[in-house]
Amino acid sequence: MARRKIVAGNWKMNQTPSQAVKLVEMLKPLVASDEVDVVFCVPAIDIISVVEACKGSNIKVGAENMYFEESGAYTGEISPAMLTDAGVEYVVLGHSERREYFAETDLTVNKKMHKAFEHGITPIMCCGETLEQREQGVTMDFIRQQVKVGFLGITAEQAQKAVIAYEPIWAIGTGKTATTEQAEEVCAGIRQCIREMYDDATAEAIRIQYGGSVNGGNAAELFAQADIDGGLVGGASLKEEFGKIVNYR
Ligand SMILES: O=C[C@H](O)COP(=O)(O)O
Repeated sequence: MARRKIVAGNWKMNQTPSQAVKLVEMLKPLVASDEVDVVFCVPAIDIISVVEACKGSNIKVGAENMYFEESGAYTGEISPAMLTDAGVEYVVLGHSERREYFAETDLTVNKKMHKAFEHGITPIMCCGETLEQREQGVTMDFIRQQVKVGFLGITAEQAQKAVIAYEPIWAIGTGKTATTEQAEEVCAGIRQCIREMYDDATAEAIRIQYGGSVNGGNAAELFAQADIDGGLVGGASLKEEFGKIVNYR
């Protein structure tokens, strides 16, 4: 069975709640699609107003992070139950910016993966190498490690519902997209890693996105690759261009 494409916008730390509603209203008609799953991953403070603004549309709402405890004395954190109660269906986990600036590790990402599944939230687990790692030729070793630890203890049934986003760090926000061949090579390698960890059915079901300077001009070629099931889009998800990316065909 062909995998359904999934295109997610990661707004990062952009858009106040009132700006967020205006952006949703602008994008709503442009991202309408029967063929592609569309997700807006938005800052926590925007979630409630974005869920409301997306009602009646094809857009699903995601968070950009969450904590792995149920509740308690964790000042500043957001729990999985808070997200589901607010209408969130997806969560970005282990984005390289969270790993770099907020000390996320493969192990914390793994704990969050478990919590997401417990609460019925679909994780979009990010992985990707630095430029230095690419130049040293250790890209695939590094990413296999991120995937292996991220999915520790996750069942095949859960893994089949997960999304992995391959984002080479050197391509994020730089305008420097990985070539189609580079992106497909790593996404195929991730699928092979999942095949070795689980089985063929899981490898065929899991969706793998590419992220890193995806735009209206390169989306069609990237998403046409056998192992690229859509994109995780930063900068271009805040513009009209996102409609072109969703409707890339
Ligand atoms: O999560 C999205 C990525 O970090 C890509 O960001 P970008 O599209 O601005 O390069």
